[in-house]
Amino acid sequence: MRAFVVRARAAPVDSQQFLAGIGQSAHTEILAHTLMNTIFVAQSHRDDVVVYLVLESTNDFSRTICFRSSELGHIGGFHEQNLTNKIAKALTASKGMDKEQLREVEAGITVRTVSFEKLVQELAEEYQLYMLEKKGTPVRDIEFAVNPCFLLTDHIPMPKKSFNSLKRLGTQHINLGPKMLFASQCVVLIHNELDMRL
Ligand SMILES: C[S@@+](CC[C@H](N)C(=O)[O-])C[C@H]1O[C@@H](n2cnc3c(N)ncnc32)[C@H](O)[C@@H]1O
Repeated sequence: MRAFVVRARAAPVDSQQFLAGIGQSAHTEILAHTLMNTIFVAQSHRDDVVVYLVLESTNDFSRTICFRSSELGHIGGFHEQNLTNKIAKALTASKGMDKEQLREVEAGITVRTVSFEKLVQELAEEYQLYMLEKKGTPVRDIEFAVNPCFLLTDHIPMPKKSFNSLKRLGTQHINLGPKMLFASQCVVLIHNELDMRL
C-alpha cells in the first residue's frame, strides 16, 4: 500500500471557508490537485493508495480526511470542483465532532478529528515514513520499504518542532530534485519512481 499525508496548515476545517479559500491565500485547491494526482491515472484510478488530508486551520480540532482508493465508489470525476466538493462534504460531516472521533462520509471516505502528530504515530506502526524535503536524500538513492508513507505540506513548511517527533519515528527524508515543486507534482514523481521499480 502507498500512503500519502498532506499536512495543510492553511486549510480551514469549516467547509464554506474551505471552499472560499480556493485561489486565495489558503490555497485550498492544493488539496484537490494532490488528491487527483495520488489517486487517478488516465481512464482509471490506482487501487493501492490511501490519502490523508490533514486540515489544520481550526478553532477546535484538526480534521483528517482519508480517501481509500480501493473502496471509493463512483466519485463523479477528477475535476477540481468535484474533488473540493468531496473535501467540503467531509468537513460538513465532521461538524461538532469531539476529539479523535471518526465518521464515515461515503464509500472510501472518512473524516477524523485527529492531529497530524497522532496520525503519523499511528501510521509509523504500519508504514515506513518518508518526508518530502529539499534537503533529503536523492530519491534514486532510496530503497523503498514495501509500505511507504509520504509526508508533504501545503505552501507552509513543516514546523521545526515536528522534525524531532518525526525523527523519533524513523522518518527518512527524500529530495525529488533541485526545483521546489507543488505537493501535487511531488506525488506524481513518487508514484512514477515506485512504478518504475515494480
Ligand atoms: C510547495 S512545497 C512547500 C513549500 C514550502 N514553502 C516549503 O518551503 O517547504 C509542497 C511540498 O512539496 C515538497 N517538495 C517540493 N519540492 C520538493 C523537492 N524538490 N524535493 C522534495 N520535496 C519537495 C515540500 O517539502 C512540501 O512538502
